[in-house]
Amino acid sequence: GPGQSHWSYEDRQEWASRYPDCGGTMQSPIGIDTAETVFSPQLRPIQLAGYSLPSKETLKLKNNGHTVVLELPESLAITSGYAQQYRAVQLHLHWGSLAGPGSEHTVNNHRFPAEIHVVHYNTKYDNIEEAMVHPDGLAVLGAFLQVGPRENPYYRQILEHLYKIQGEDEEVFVPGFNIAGLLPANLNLYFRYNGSLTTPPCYQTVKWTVFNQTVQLSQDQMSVLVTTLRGDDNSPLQNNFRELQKLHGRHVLASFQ
Ligand SMILES: NS(=O)(=O)c1c(F)c(F)c(SCCc2ccc(C(=O)O)cc2)c(F)c1NC1CCCCCCC1
Ligand SMILES: [Zn+2]
Repeated sequence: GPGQSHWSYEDRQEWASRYPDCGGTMQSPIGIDTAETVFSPQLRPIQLAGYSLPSKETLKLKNNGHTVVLELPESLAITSGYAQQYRAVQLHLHWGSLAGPGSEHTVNNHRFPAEIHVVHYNTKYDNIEEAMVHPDGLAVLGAFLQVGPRENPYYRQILEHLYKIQGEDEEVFVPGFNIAGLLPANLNLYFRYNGSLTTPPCYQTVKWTVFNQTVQLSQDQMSVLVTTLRGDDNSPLQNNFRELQKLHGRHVLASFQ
């Protein structure tokens, strides 16, 4: 990853002093107020290609002390919904604890239990390190996780390995599966806005897609997500979400009315 990150969610008020972009005017996450979103018919349905990976392919699943990251092959691509083509780099999650929710974005002041981010880079750049310093460099697909009546077989492919990587910097290889199963079935309904990475260096180079439809996990699965991992000095890795950032005049677009 991009060098060691000697920051934590506890010292987030200090981020801007060491990473100037963290104090910028196009920061993420934001609170989405559906009364203020602008319907934009030119926002086409998101289409994904190559997201269904054979089980013989193995993917690295890592506890990096801030979240759990599943590294993704560049063969996964967003083929519609953005002006340019973007290819996958990694996906990771943000969550709360047994005491409360931990999504990064909110909708009408509602915070969801958790949120998935699938990070992609613009293929006009050679790699993510180059892409992430350009305004059109990154596309992150975000979706909210909620508790429902049934176990989610796609999240099971990640959650069943978490006990093996409880400690910071521990990693394990997991078999490929259909990564699209981690996202909502309906990829037509989404919010779009220009924002940033929600972690230092907070580069303001992310074209965010936040899906309107949520993904459902069982209560047991959500409990595994919020209780298994450990971060710095073995403390529970929980509430790994950044506080809401001001819009500074930005408009949130919606692909639906
Ligand atoms: N919501 S987000 O997309 O901004 C985001 C977070 F909020 C994140 F919290 C994270 S994890 C923190 C950054 C980090 C730390 C260590 C390592 C490592 O040891 O490999 C890697 C990364 C995290 F990895 C990401 N996404 C990364 C941002 C880091 C720089 C670009 C790499 C892919 C996207
Ligand atoms: Zn994230």
